[in-house]
Amino acid sequence: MTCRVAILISGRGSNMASLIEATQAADFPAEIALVLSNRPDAEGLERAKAAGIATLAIDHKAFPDRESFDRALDAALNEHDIAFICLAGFMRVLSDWFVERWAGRMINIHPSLLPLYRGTQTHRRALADGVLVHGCTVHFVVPELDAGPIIAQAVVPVVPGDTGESLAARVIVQEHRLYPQALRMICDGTARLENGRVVFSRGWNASGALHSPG
Ligand SMILES: Nc1nc2c(c(=O)[nH]1)N[C@@H](CN(C=O)c1ccc(C(=O)N[C@@H](CCC(=O)O)C(=O)O)cc1)CN2
Ligand SMILES: NCC(=O)N[C@@H]1O[C@H](COP(=O)([O-])[O-])[C@@H](O)[C@H]1O
Repeated sequence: MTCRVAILISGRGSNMASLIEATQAADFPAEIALVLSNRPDAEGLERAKAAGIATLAIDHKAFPDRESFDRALDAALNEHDIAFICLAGFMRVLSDWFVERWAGRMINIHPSLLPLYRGTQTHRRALADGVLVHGCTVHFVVPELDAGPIIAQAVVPVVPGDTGESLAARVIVQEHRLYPQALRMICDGTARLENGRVVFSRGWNASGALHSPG
């Protein structure tokens, strides 16, 4: 059964593009049915239109508060019969009401090795701390920001002379590989949420490492 997915963006949309490309594969257990942005000028909307995907912009600035924006978001997702949400550079903190409504059916990619560097400016903060490895994480979304159960992670080295830009460029390559892998594992049941933790079947995890459970 193919899962109807919406991708929520706020800007460039390169992770959105990697998800759209991956779901073109005949055996991919999900289809991208909608790309939705809280910013009408988001570059990613044009990329989605060019890929033949339905798009929608709902400007958060047009709403008096966070929850009324989230209710409009929810209504639009239901109108498009969406079953699953991928946040991809979606820069709005979602209300508890919305997150609980989509619990276990909404994931996000974050540019750090969570739980390190929750929030924003992750690459600059990692460099400031002098860490030698960094990376990205795909996780289920819970009300507490960037605190949801982890589905997949990818690691990159921090090399001498790295800037926020050079580190971001190294991490985004891994994001584009990891997010489609994580979505496939959730939609084909290889990875599932159980009692607030992600459990894997068939002994694999999305970081490509074979781990022998137990
Ligand atoms: N309830 C949750 N909402 C969201 C989560 C989450 O885990 N729980 N993940 C984020 C994504 N994200 C980090 O990955 C993130 C997005 C936005 C912000 C933020 O501070 N946003 C500001 C506005 C910034 C702007 O509009 O440019 C805000 O919403 O006031 C931090 C982290 C998605 N939502
Ligand atoms: N806090 C969320 C966050 O920082 N997400 C990050 O925003 C970028 C969006 O790029 P994209 O629009 O090209 O996919 C990505 O690096 C993603 O990890």
